[in-house]
Amino acid sequence: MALECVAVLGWGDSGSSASGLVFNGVRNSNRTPRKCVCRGGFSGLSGHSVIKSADNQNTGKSSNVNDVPGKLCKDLISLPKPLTVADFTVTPNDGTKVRISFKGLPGSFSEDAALKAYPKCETVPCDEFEDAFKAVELWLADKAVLPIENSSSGSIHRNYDLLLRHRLHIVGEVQLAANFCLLALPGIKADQLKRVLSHPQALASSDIVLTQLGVARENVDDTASAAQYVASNGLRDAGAVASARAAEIYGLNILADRIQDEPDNITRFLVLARDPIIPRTDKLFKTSIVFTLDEGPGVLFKALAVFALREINLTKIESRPQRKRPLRVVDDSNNGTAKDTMQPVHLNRVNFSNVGHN
Ligand SMILES: O=C(O)C(=O)C[C@]1(C(=O)O)C=C[C@@H](O)C=C1
Repeated sequence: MALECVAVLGWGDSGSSASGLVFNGVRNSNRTPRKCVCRGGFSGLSGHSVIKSADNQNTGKSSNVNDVPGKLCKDLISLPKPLTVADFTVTPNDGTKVRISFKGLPGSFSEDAALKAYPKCETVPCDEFEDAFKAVELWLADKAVLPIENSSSGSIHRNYDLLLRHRLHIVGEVQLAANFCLLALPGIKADQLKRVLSHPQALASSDIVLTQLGVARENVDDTASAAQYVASNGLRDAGAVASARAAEIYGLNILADRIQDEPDNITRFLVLARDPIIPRTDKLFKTSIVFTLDEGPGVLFKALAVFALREINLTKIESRPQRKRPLRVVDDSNNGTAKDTMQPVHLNRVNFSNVGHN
């Protein structure tokens, strides 16, 4: 049986920190995001005293919900706050819903991806990617849904590295076509905007429209944080690039829809769980492998030959640096040969994690 594969490779020493991953591919033709209602919130944590306020952590700027008109202010306060590492001492709730951790605020595309994978889930907003991993490891969430690759900006390396450091298994993936909208406070027109806030990927993908508007761009942690920041600060000169759902949640108007340069701006998200799934034999499965290689000519070629000789299609190769190893030093003769300052390294670990697909 042919398998699609994604390979993520790295080299390094033996020990617990593997330096690379190999993923086999899963095909998912359904690229249209479901229209979802925000179900954000993790009841076991709401109101917990150590939860960081969503108002100022994602932008690094202070914000004041008191600046916002009554109803909106009340709505913002009632929204679930993202998890921080400090929250992980809280007992998880015992609800029957699947709890899915994601990075960002309610209304982010990551939450859309979680709801696309599990339409009835309870989403668990987290401050950082690592918090989303920890939420699953500490049983505060059942699964995490995290972006790994975008069709225009490429790999999300932070999550590759976190996959290597954490013990979660890849149990699925979801592909989401993000529809970027330009949002602003009600009554504000596009030509009044002087700056636009969003996740860097969303800003880069909306380059044509933002250039036409001649606005300054400001990076924030996720698209929903941008919408929340504009709304909670009552900013009349600032817009946000975010989803239509974020507009609804934070009380903003949609000035322009589908402002992405490429009509198909696809982000691939991984679904991570504490336990692996048992691959079925009647369907194609995507498999991810992590391994390191010995130093030497052709080692990568030989490793990849293992797949080629079995007609296994690699869909992605990713190489990550080995933090504990210095870079190889080119010798003084400057003839392009490398002085190997490292001890030979040995194949460290080969991981197969099977990814089911729908
Ligand atoms: O900012 C968000 O809404 C996210 O979910 C994050 C993210 C990303 O990490 O790339 C996900 C998909 C969108 O294309 C843009 C941003």
